[in-house]
Amino acid sequence: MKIERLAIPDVILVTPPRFGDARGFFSETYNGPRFTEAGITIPFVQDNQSLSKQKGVVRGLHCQLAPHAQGKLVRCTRGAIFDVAVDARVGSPTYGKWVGAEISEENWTQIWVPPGFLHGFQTLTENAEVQYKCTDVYAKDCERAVIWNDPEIGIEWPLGGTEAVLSDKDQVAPPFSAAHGWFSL
Ligand SMILES: Cc1cn([C@H]2C[C@H](O)[C@@H](COP(=O)(O)OP(=O)(O)O[C@H]3O[C@@H](C)C(=O)[C@@H](O)[C@H]3O)O2)c(=O)[nH]c1=O
Repeated sequence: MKIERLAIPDVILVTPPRFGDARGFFSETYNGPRFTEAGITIPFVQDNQSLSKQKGVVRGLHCQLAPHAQGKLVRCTRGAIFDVAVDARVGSPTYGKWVGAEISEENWTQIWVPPGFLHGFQTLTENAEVQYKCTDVYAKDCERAVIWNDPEIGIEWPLGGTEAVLSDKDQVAPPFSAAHGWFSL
């Protein structure tokens, strides 16, 4: 299993092997002890799946506050996405910084987004299917969003930072300045 830490080292890329044969492939997409060894130690309690039909859909930037803060282990099982984590932990040396990675059906990479980070992604293909494990359950009252293209964060979205297919909620999300104090280290 390949493990890489990104420029914000709490954000981890994990690529489990795929064993191919004439039938197709087999892959352990999650293995508790192995992922714990890789640094992903919080137990998961919810699995999610989304389908974005169009290329250029952006979902995010999202998080949940305590007592339902979520870490997310994200993978793309159809198509490709550019996945992003933004450090929102006041007191962190990388507060307000972002990291991103392309994850796809093809590269089979998963990204670990710890609690205290905003999470979002841009679809790079049509029919992008994303599956992710969460360390806490959905709690509507704890949900928060930040606008995807806030220049203060400056995410370099591969398809550009001006146009995106967004949910109504994400279109009116506040700037990153609203997130000050949501999390601390
Ligand atoms: C996130 C979530 C949504 N829902 C419902 C609420 C709503 O009716 C519908 C669609 O929700 P949303 O528009 O928030 O879905 P979406 O924009 O895909 O939200 C997701 O975005 C990515 C980037 C994340 O990181 C996730 O944690 C989550 O916030 O699904 C649940 O029932 N459970 C959940 O865990």
